[in-house]
Amino acid sequence: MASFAALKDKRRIRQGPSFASPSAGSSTAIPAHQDASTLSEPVESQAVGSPSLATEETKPNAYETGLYAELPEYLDIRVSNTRGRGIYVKEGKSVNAGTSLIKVKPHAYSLSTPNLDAHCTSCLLNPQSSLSPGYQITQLRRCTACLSVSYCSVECQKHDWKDHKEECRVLKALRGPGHQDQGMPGEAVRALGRLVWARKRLGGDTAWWREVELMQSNIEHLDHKQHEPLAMLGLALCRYLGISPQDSPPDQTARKLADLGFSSFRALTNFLSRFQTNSFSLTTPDLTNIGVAISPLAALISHSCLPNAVVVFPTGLGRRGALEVIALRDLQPGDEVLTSYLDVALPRAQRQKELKDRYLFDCTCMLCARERNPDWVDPRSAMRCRTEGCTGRIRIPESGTAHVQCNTCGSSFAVDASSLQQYIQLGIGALEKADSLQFSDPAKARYLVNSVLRHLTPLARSAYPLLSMLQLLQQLLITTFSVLPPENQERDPLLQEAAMCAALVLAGMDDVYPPGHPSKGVQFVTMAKLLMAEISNSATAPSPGTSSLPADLIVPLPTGIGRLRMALELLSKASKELPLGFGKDGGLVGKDATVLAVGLEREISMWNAFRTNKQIR
Ligand SMILES: C[S@@+](CC[C@H](N)C(=O)[O-])C[C@H]1O[C@@H](n2cnc3c(N)ncnc32)[C@H](O)[C@@H]1O
Repeated sequence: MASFAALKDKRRIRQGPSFASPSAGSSTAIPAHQDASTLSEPVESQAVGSPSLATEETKPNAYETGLYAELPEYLDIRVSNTRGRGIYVKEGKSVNAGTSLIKVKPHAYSLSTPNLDAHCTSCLLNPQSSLSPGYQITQLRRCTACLSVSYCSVECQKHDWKDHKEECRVLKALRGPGHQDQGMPGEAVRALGRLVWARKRLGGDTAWWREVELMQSNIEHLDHKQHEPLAMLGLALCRYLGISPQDSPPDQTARKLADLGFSSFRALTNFLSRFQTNSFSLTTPDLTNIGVAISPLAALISHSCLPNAVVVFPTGLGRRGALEVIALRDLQPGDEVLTSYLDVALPRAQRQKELKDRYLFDCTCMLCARERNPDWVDPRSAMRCRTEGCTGRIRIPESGTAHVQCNTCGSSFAVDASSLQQYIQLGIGALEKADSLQFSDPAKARYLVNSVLRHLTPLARSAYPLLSMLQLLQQLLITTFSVLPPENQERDPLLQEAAMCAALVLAGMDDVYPPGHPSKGVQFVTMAKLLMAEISNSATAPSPGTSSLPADLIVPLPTGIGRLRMALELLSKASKELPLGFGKDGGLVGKDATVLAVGLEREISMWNAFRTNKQIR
């Protein structure tokens, strides 16, 4: 039945990379009383280089002629007083949900170090990526020169060679004698290296490089503390590029910098600040965060915690695909295209802090503004009603022992808010630690999550950090059971727990992710695969006593044919959602879901036929 290899190494997409920008892992909330499709950001925009929108409309790619060639004719670049440049739907044009608004090859991208062995450096697929014909890869082979990057085929290696050539020389040297202690530079340094070498190859006087130069730099606004990581990154990049200012005379350093297109260290730092402000999380077709990418065109898009578009890589990169910006809902004339730069499953305070620290702005989006409405209960920081069967959510009191009332069923009960707030903080700490341990020590990561989870059960499934912990736990359980042989007795309970986590995650996601968000489609498929996995004995949900999940989180799941029917239902939901979040066909995950559904339908009809035959006899 379903293979779990593809799920095994999946990394939770709670956060972007160290230098991340608009990310597919981001999401938004649909408050119960308001449909996201009716929401749009206020637009106080003005045409670039033009006093009136009318003039702008007649000028495609208004900024400078010849730039942003991939911007479709129905979109415009405009400037707003508060957000700088952004991308808008032209007057007189509209766009349907699921439209691929932008399809562009990133200027550069790089896998994070733990993923170098697991994914093809060119197309991003891993040997278990997908069942889709044309996208099946059987193995990865390392580049025989540098032994650092891997490819799925000669075609992918050839495709990447122009970008890998210089990198290959440097990575090979780093592996040589005397360099053992230096280690592999991080993905940001390697992506920057690719960008710098490509500039050298293509020339500084090209539209390609001009787009890089025009990316927004926030360097002028950084304080002393914020300069530090940039200085560290600058040093690491210089080392990687073979510039060692401390060991060379200044004129030699200046010559080397100039040779790479930088007139001074300040110019280099500015370049790094642009990268910091504009880079994206690189994700696989199923949204696993695996590195960093840079696309000056896609980076023009402003942020909203209530996005109307997402950045995805539906079929990988290289020869197989491109970065795509997909409209999550119908867009009207004049609408600004907005993605989220972070995971909007985070509560407002965390989102505001992250955006301020990394992008230096105070978010005034409608979701952030709604927090001030005393009647609104944010599903990210809510408790669930204790009344059996009630789905009401209740705002968590700040402190003390408080009496709260459910707005849905009217029942009231006492809450030890101080303890709950303490457990939430404990949970956030445990989540961060478990996140960092998920690959190196998954058993410890699981222990950490489990030790706090039982204290967080009063929270709504959508609340932070409960939802994130359940997502991480699901992944850790998949990682653990998928390496066990079928006869291992621990396998079935772990599989069951993973399926229950998947159900809880789906329930929580519904409150914080808008319809069509690709994360939900991917989660539908994940849960379907978990239900389809072979269970050696006719397992039911483990009883509270045998599960490491707290009793409140035990979800009854069907067995036998009921289980398969549930899986089919999830795949059918996925096939409706995925084309919205990944565009046409739903990307590779959509194709995977179709293949799985066909197999499952066949299996269910065989089962039905077998049962009918038995009855006839
Ligand atoms: C990736 S860039 C977006 C493109 C940029 N506006 C430009 O002109 O090139 C990110 C920067 O845009 C600005 N920005 C994006 N979204 C914003 C928002 N919702 N409110 C205020 N500023 C925003 C911030 O200055 C942020 O550092």
